[in-house]
Amino acid sequence: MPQPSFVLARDGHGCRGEGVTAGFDAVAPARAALAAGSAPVVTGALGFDTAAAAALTVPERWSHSAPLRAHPPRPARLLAETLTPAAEHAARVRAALAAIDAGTVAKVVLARQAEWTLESAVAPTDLLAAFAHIGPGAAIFGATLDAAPGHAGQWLLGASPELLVRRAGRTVTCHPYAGSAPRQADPVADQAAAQQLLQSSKDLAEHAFVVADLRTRLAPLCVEVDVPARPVLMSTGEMWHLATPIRGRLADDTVTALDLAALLSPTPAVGGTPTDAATALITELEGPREFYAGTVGWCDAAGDGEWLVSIRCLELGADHRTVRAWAGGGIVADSDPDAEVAETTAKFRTARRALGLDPIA
Ligand SMILES: C=C(O[C@H]1C=CC=C(C(=O)O)[C@@H]1O)C(=O)O
Repeated sequence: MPQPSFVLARDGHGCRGEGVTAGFDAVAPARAALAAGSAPVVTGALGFDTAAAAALTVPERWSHSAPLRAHPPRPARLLAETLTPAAEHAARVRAALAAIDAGTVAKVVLARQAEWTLESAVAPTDLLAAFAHIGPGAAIFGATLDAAPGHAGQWLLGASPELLVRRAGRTVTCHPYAGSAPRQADPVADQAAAQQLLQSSKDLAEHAFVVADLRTRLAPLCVEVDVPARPVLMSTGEMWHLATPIRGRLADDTVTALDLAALLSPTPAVGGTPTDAATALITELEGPREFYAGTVGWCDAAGDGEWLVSIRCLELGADHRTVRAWAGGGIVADSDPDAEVAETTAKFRTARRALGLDPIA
């Protein structure tokens, strides 16, 4: 089978691009190519920083309903590892709590960064198969980052549970996730953790910021927006989450899935509230996030498409041995620094498992 340049799949099926006929490092030329009919579809990733380079490509061949192979991860060995220390993350959380106290932000999502050097190279297609094997409750994705300057040969790969936006005709769907509890090995303790999450006022507040932001951004574009009053529980292999299915009907069908992705990303599920103050605080405390916490997806010439929030993912270096990954959590007034550290450790498990590495101790 020819190598893909883009894959997005759920339950083993999805869409796939092969080869690349054009690349764009910004949304505007990609949008123009779709509108002019010179690109039947655009695939790829937008970074967390909306001003940073994007990695968008026009595939040579494009297909829907492409089966995605699932395969257990092959055990790997680490040659080197760096990880934001727990104490440093806890100190950043305390700095965020001080900013919340001062009224600069109401919510901010902070992440730890890991860099892993593997003993042996791993092919992007094998990582996709590994994410597919371990990723129930998530959409599996892989996108070449070739089109972004300085990212030749690199890939963004992961298993994200969070749908940023899907557009099918005039119907817009978002499925924001925010508010988390690590899964437990014991089934009774696991159910108790889920029920506790559903009642947690800290997590419900953290979730509400995301829903409010999406409602505000969608309202001017839609003739109707349907937002359930309360979130529901969703799970991945590693985490319980609060999630809200949102549906809207576009007033203007020239607004494309790519337009919506660029407008909505980053939501307060990965940034914060207010957006600009939160992203400035993230940059100050963490430094650049690259493609983590951006969005990854596709948009066709009819304007339809699907974009995921780029979480539970990793950036694979051009040598296929160097890996960067991030895992974050939302900080609100009642957040506890130690619990936030534990949450990032649990969220790192998705990328670690796909790579065939043991969980972080
Ligand atoms: C920022 C991440 O998760 C987001 C999505 C779901 C739940 C989240 C939370 O509970 O903080 C985050 O908003 C991440 O996985 O790195």
